[in-house]
Amino acid sequence: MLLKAQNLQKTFRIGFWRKKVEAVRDVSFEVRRGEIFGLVGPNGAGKTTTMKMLTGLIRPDAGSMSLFGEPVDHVRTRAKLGYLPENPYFYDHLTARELITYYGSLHGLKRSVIHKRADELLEQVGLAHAQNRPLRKFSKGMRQRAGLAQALINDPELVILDEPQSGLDPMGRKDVRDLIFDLKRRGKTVFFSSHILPDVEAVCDRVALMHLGTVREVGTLQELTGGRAAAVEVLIRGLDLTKAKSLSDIDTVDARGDLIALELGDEAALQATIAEVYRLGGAVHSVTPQKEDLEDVFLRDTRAENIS
Ligand SMILES: Nc1ncnc2c1ncn2[C@@H]1O[C@H](COP(=O)(O)OP(=O)(O)OP(=O)(O)O)[C@@H](O)[C@H]1O
Repeated sequence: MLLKAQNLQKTFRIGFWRKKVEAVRDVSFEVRRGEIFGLVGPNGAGKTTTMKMLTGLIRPDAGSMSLFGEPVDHVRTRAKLGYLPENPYFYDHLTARELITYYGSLHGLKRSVIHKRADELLEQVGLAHAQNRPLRKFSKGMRQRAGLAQALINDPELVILDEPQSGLDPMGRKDVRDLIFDLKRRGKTVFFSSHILPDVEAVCDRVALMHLGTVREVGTLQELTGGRAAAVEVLIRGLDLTKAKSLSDIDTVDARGDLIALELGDEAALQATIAEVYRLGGAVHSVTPQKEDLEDVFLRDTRAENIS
């Protein structure tokens, strides 16, 4: 296992009264070599705190963790790790190229290697044209790209990216997606966080859903979204709304232009409903299974707390 987190806990104390904030209450998951793993949850779920512990920036109050089978603060693990913090702070007067070069030298890379990697990375993140501009003149999206290049300068085996798509427009988000896929193709392991569920669905092999400092579920998208009775949408024509509402086993009925949309809780009653539609003089236009997505899983998992 490339990365392992077991029962991590972290509490902060804030303000004059030292009020307790339980940022991470009990977090366990593992990231396997070569996969794209997403840590998903709303703002404040504890994602950044978890990543900071895993990169050795802060210490957990309890729990254990390892990278490459070694303690996270081991110098050997650092060399194989690339990290993009959530709000990277860079010296504003440096240019993008100087920033990347600086991080390359921190890793002890040779000048010629840094030079070659900087060329490749600036091209890859779409900053080649702006490489000699100071970072203070960069937009949020450009800074994020510079941060990505910085995280990759040592050609790391494991890349930890905290909200890599934040601040990017749809095109920028797609670029980051492509970059993550490219890293995987080159045998790298990518562990990233996001609160944008579709971005995660688009790239992850496995995800951990996080809420209020705990991991609720871990698995492949198929494992998290499949295996449950899926709803079915049936579009019909030739019946009026009153007749459609009289059909048995229907959850909801809506007019949809010339058609009427029926939602069935699962497939069990589908045959009977279709037969009933025809018996009443209507016809079926289409039948579409409603696949559960990550958002549905997340809302289902957290609904109880959101209401209370
Ligand atoms: N250094 C700190 N001191 C005090 N409280 C903190 C600190 N860091 C995080 N917290 C609190 O811990 C909780 C979890 O924060 P964290 O940043 O880990 O969440 P997140 O899931 O990354 O969300 P976001 O995307 O908004 O950063 C929040 O309530 C946050 O206010």
